[in-house]
Amino acid sequence: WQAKKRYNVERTRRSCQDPPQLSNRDPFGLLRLIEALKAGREERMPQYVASLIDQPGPGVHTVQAKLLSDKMTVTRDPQNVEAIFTTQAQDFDIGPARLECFRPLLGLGLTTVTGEAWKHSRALLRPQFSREQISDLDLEERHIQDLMKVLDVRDNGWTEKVDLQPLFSNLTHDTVTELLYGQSIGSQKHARRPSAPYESLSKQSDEASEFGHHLESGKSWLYERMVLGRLGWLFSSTKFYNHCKEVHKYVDNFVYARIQQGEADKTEITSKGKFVLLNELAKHTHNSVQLRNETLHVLSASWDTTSALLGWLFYFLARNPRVFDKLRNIILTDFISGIDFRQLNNCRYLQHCINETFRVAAIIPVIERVCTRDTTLPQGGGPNGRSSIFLPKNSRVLISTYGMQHRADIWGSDAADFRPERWEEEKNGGGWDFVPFAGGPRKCIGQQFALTEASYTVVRLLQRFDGIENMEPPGPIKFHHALTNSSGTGVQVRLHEAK
Ligand code: HEM
Repeated sequence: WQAKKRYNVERTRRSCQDPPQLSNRDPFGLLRLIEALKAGREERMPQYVASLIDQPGPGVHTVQAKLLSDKMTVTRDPQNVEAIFTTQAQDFDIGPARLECFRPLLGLGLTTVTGEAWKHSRALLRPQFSREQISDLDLEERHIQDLMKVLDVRDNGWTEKVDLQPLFSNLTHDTVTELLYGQSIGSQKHARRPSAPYESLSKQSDEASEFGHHLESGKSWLYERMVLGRLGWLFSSTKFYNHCKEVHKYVDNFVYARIQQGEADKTEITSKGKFVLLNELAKHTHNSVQLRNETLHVLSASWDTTSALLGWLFYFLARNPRVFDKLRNIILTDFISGIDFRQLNNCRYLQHCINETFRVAAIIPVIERVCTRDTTLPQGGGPNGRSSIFLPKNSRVLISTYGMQHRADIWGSDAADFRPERWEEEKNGGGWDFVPFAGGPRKCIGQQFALTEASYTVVRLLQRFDGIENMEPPGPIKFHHALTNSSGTGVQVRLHEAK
């Protein structure tokens, strides 16, 4: 009662009004929680979150719902997003629940800590992602070669039906482990060829792919724990702890080997000229748990994001032959004399295709923040949604990036369609309606690495193949969500090699 009274007083003092409140069928919002978990398992989680905002009716872009002991604000309003990431960034952070939910797998590190500990982690890692470090196209090319070998072509010029999603996962796992530990896990070379999505990691037998399986399964647990918020740490099992143990064991091999090399051969390691994140971090600390955690946080953040982007891009290209042909023609002209970092960034149509993939598929479909103190959001309150909203300390806010990127009033009546040309046109949003890498202090540090890897892969594949055919039977789009969003039906295509 005291809390309610204080809430009302503060709301009035700050001239705020409440946004539409979603009614619950039970007092604790338990059924809504079950609904949310079910939507995730049925591979329609991004649409489910957006549909919550649709419930009160047209023109509403922010709502509140009760979820267990928390009141959750869900928004797809760019003005609120701007406030969260920039103008009021000090009022919003990841909140303590994330650490408790992620701790068994990831421990303390960049993506789980806040305050001074986060600043320290970020200062340690951020410089390692400078342009020079991440524009190593030789690294990309080595692993693209492994991908190319897998894509055998028959006499008629076509590959067999192939699911590109696990192949892209292998590609990105191999590059990022080499970047982090100086040694690739070689999943592309060792993978058995699956035809169904998600088989590759779970069916491979060697140690490296076992590691992939444990990390992937561990991350799925993290997602479901996060849905439960503050109570997420209760959602556990020996299976989950076993995944965590196996992941740590694998990463520790690299870490202990590096520590044993010690100071003595530091010069030798750095003079090889190859950038390895673990070596760079080992210059600052020899604490094995810190080295494990910091590298594991980067590994976890990059594990399935770039591969999901690549998967979705080819998913859409296979369904849009016009875009495929146009993109290929541009690539053949722009990259006639080689590929460099600057050219990749400057190829506008390629970047538009990537942006459109981010927009339609929303690789990270929701971003959660928690209020670090009593604060407000500029929009969504009152009958016309124009008043500011009061949010007490510890309130949870969910940005529905998927919902925002599908708003017809911002993106046009064809917002659901994949049409890269829209990026050449004027639109309404004003910048904060499109945040694939988040924004503000906790913005993704791997953005440039991800975009370079994705762009390079698209260029190399379209140089080799001049045709793509969708091999998936018609059906609804499915979002396989484990913090990151990839196609739930894989990317089942066949490719035609250019003569
Ligand atoms: C398409 C690819 C990617 C997308 C869409 C993406 C998106 C994001 C988003 C939305 C966040 C903010 C999450 C939050 O605060 O809740 C984030 C954070 C982060 N990303 Fe990425 N990411 C991608 C690739 C990568 C790669 C390749 C790396 C590393 C090699 C990476 C490393 C990180 C790290 C370490 C953070 C945490 C930053 C912090 O908390 O200060 N990401 N990413």
